Parts: sequence; structure tokens; C-alpha cells
Amino acid sequence: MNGYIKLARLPVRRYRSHMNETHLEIKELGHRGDGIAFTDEGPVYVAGALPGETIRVRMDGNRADLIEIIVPSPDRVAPVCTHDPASGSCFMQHLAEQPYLVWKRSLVENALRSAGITTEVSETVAATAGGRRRAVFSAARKGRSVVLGYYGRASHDLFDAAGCAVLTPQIERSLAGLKELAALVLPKKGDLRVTVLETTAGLDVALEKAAASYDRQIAALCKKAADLGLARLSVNGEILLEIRPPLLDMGGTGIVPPPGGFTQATVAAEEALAQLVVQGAGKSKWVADLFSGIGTFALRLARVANVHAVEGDAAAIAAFDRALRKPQGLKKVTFERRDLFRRPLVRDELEPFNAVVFDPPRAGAQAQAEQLARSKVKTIVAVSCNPATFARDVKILMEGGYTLKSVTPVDQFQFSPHIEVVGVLMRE
Ligand SMILES: C[S@@+](CC[C@H](N)C(=O)[O-])C[C@H]1O[C@@H](n2cnc3c(N)ncnc32)[C@H](O)[C@@H]1O
Repeated sequence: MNGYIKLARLPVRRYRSHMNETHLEIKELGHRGDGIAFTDEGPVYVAGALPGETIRVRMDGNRADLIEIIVPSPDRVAPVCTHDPASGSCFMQHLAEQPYLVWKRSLVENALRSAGITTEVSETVAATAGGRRRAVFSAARKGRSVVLGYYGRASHDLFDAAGCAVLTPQIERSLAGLKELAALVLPKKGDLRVTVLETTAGLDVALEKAAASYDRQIAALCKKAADLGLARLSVNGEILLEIRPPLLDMGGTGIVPPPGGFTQATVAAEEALAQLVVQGAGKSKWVADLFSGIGTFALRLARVANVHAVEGDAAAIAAFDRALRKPQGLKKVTFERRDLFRRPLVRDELEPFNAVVFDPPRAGAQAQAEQLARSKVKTIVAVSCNPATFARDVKILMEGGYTLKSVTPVDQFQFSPHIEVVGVLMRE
């Protein structure tokens, strides 16, 4: 009778999950960073587990929650930050640096293999030194307090970013003040998007999805921004305060990016990618830089070649235009705003260029790759943040007669499953 009462009082979920406990041996690391065990029922994915480990888990369909590590991997290390590893995208803090960089390279190798491309992939360039100078946070009310941070992995739980180990020290130090700033304009529903960019003039902060009534807070927002020593503050696309122009140095050319606009997340990655791009373009006299953003590559390429930059975002092109108005010692630079998904540069338009660089968003550049595959352009440098669409686009180019000369992964989002990649192709 006593036993029955005890059992009846057990929460049903705990009782059930106890029944689902089992042991697994992890054999592989998946592309999202999960350990994979192979069972009679198929593969089982376990977040936080590493190949070679024997673990006790609670099964949940083809996933399992890690309860205990019975035999740890020699590659397991202590996480560098105190946050729950499920917060943000820093899932891979438990893997030592060397096997981590090898895993990152395997993400590119596997994507190429899936597209039927076998090629040597260079070692991953670790480009995380100095920390993330651009970070996008969410801010929302949680009970009585305000949280400024990241969403957990596949969850709606917002984790506070305080103490985040992957940010630049300046951004990390500013988090408490930025939270106070965000609290002034939190929307009633949903969350505030807070983009922070460290520039040579200080932090450039863009708040988006702010409460429509933010007008009433303008004085308080400006005071807070000045107290925090921000270079610039924008709310819902409107620049409220610019104490100093938030300047970035793009290989010797100064540029003020649009509020909240795209930049590479770390200076180290920007420099590594740009170096691979400039090297890849080689001695080409005329280079097209497609999906050029604010000119991260174009401004560096223009030191040695004539450049035509093409970008879809009006604010990015306007910033690029402003940067060009100051004498910079650059070769001839032209630009156009154009939607390259709908209207890629066609074969005849590609004719004048000896080299083409493209760096599209995650969706890739299929339409542009199809045009390039029919072109006579000698050198193509494909830059990507998505190995799957990179492989698809490279395959299109190879089917059009290009030879893949090199593939280099660049790690800018430390501990995450994200990887940048640069491929150089030539028509021989
Ligand atoms: C990954 S970013 C690269 C930007 C730049 N190369 C850099 O490194 O800073 C991709 C760029 O493609 C632009 N973009 C997105 N869709 C586009 C489209 N359909 N046509 C043209 N540009 C587009 C974005 O605005 C963004 O600037």
C-alpha cells in the first residue's frame, strides 16, 4: 500500500522518463554538434556528447538527453563560460580546440561530399581572437527583471549574456548598461533586437522592434547613450544620437556602416576572409564583388584592382558610396544596387571581369552561379556562411567547366556549428 502511494505521488513525467533511461556509445559528431549513437532503431542524437563516450541518457524519440557521462572522451574539456551550454549557439565548449577545428573542417568536407565533390579542404583558420565585435542580442522582460541575451537552443528561453566569453571585452563590460538602455523601449509583446558593433569610435548600438511609443523616451535614451559613451544610438532605423561617427577600418579605408547593418562578426575573420579573397583574385585587373555589403572585400580589392561592387541593400550601398567620396588611394570603383537573386549578372555583363567574388547570405547564389557557369570569367572566389549552399553553387560552377583550386574553412563563431568557407575556382 505504501509503495503504491509513493508511486502514485511520483510526477508522471519523471516516472515515465526513468523508464526511458539507457546507455549509449557515441560514435560520431553531427553537423549540429550532437553526439550520434547508432541503435537498432536508427541514429540517436545527444547534445553535449562526444565520440568515444559511453553515456547514460533519457530517450526521447531519435534524440536523448544526457544524464551522466560514464566514460568521457579524452577530447572533453571544461566549458569556458558558466552559462548553460544550451544558451546561445555555443554548444561546443566541451570539445578541445584541435578536434573542434577538425570537426569544423568536416562540416565543409561533408557538405562537398554530399554534393558529389571530392577535394582537399585546408585546415580551419581559427579567426575568433579578440572576440565578437558584432553581436545581436534579444531583450525582453522576464518576471520583474529585464534579460538581455540569447535564446537557448531551439527554445524560447532567453539567457542573460552577462559574462559571455565570446564577446569583445568592451561589449561584455557594457552589457549591464545596454540592458538599462533596452529597458527604456521594450515592446509590450515580443522582444527587442539589440545589435551592438564595436567600432574604432566606440559602440554603435541599434535597437529594433522598439515600443512604438519610444518617442517619449528619446531624452532618456540619449542621456543613457551618452553616459555609456556610445558612438551612436539608433532606434527602429532612426539615428537618435551620433556622438562620434562609428568608423570601421576596411583595409585602410574608413567606412561608417548603416545602423544594425551586416559586418563580419570578428575582426580576425574579416581579415582572414579578405586575405583569402584578395589572394584568390590574384592579379586580376577587373574584379566584380557580388553581395558586397558595405565593401568589406571591395575596398580591399580596390587597392590592387578596378572593382565593381553589387549589393541589394540600399543602406549598405549608400555607406559604401559615402566612403568612396573621400580620397582613399583606390583604383577605379563603381557600384550598383541590384537584387542578385532575381537579376544576377548575366554572361555578357560578366565579360569585362577577370575575377568575380561572391559572398551571398545563407541561401547561396544559385542564379548567379548558373550565369557564371556560362561565362568566360577566369577566376571565381566563392565565400559562404553555409557549407550546403556553397557546395551546391560550387557544383554548378564545376559542371560549367571550372576547377576547384582551394577550399578554406574560417571559424568566426567560436563554439558554434557555424562555419565560413572560401573556395577559389579557375577556368583553365
Ligand atoms: C554575407 S553578407 C556579405 C557582405 C560582404 N561581402 C561582407 O563581407 O561584409 C551578404 C550580403 O548579401 C546582401 N544580399 C542579400 N540578398 C541579396 C540579393 N538578393 N541581392 C543582392 N544582395 C543581397 C546582403 O545585404 C549582405 O550585404
